[in-house]
Amino acid sequence: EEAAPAKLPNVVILATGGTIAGTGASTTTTIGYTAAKVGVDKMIESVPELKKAANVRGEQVVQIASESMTNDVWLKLAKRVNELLAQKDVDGVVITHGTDTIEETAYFLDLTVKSKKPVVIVGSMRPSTAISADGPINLYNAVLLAGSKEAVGKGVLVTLNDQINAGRDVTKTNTSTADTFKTPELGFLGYMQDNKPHFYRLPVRKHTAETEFDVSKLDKLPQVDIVYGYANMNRVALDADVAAGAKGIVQAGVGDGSMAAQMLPAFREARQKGVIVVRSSRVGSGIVARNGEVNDDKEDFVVSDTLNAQKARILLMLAMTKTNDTKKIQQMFYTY
Ligand SMILES: NC(=O)CC[C@H](N)C(=O)O
Repeated sequence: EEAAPAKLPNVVILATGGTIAGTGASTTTTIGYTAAKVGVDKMIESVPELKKAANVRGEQVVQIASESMTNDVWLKLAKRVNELLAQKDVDGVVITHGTDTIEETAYFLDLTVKSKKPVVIVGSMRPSTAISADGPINLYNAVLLAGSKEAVGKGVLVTLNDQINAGRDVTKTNTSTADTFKTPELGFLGYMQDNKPHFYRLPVRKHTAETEFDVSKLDKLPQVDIVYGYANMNRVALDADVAAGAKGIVQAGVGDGSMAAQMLPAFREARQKGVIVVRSSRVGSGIVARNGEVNDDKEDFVVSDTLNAQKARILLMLAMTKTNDTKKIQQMFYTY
């Protein structure tokens, strides 16, 4: 007599679009294809191996290329993930997503999901119709990971290219290659290999069930924009954002978030109007230290610590749903 098969976990796949759901004109089309074409049921059907990894079912949340991701979709997604994970018969959630803003959605959910159950975000760099498409293996790995005991309590995870990255720290580093997702310097958490996750390190910042953020009753987020730093920088973009009602501004500054002499008065004016100013860096790794090249105590600015500008924007939006106190906001940047 055959042994009874092990009980499979229940994993829900929330589809949002992207290249993983993309189709091209031919098997060699890897540029100039259409993202967000294939619906979630068809995507699941096209990877029959998923049935060996979990009991899967899909929901189409939106069908977009992720450069068009919005705060509204994030709120909808976070609420749906929380509803699903509160159910006894759901063990984990996979989100299929375009790669351009995976790192942002991953951090947003890392701060707003209220569960220890696994949440795994996955995408692909080649469309579903391409030779050696990476979507099917990435999706298979994501479902295995979301159904695994090992992923419980580790925060929102991102898997592509057989690697597992932490939602807080992962970033897209190459415009087109399949190994684009990296956690610069700090390193990824582990591998997907031989049908299971292998973890070697853990994120230490607070996430998911441990955070103070609750989006369940929110239907919008405060306007926070990013101003990019460069030589010969001028204040036009900053002033336009403030005039357009930005409540917070993140500077993706040069170096360690230093501020051009001609920009300091402009940021100071923004702060005097109540805008929260966060200094981040365009460099891609490292700490933006408080009272380094700018006297943040005197200017009443906040520093992003190691968050890149797009992730600092997310934390600032969520922080401002709780407080406008820059000391408390700064503490959040050292906590999450
Ligand atoms: N590889 C991708 O997923 C990129 C496709 C598209 N720009 C998106 O982010 O959705």
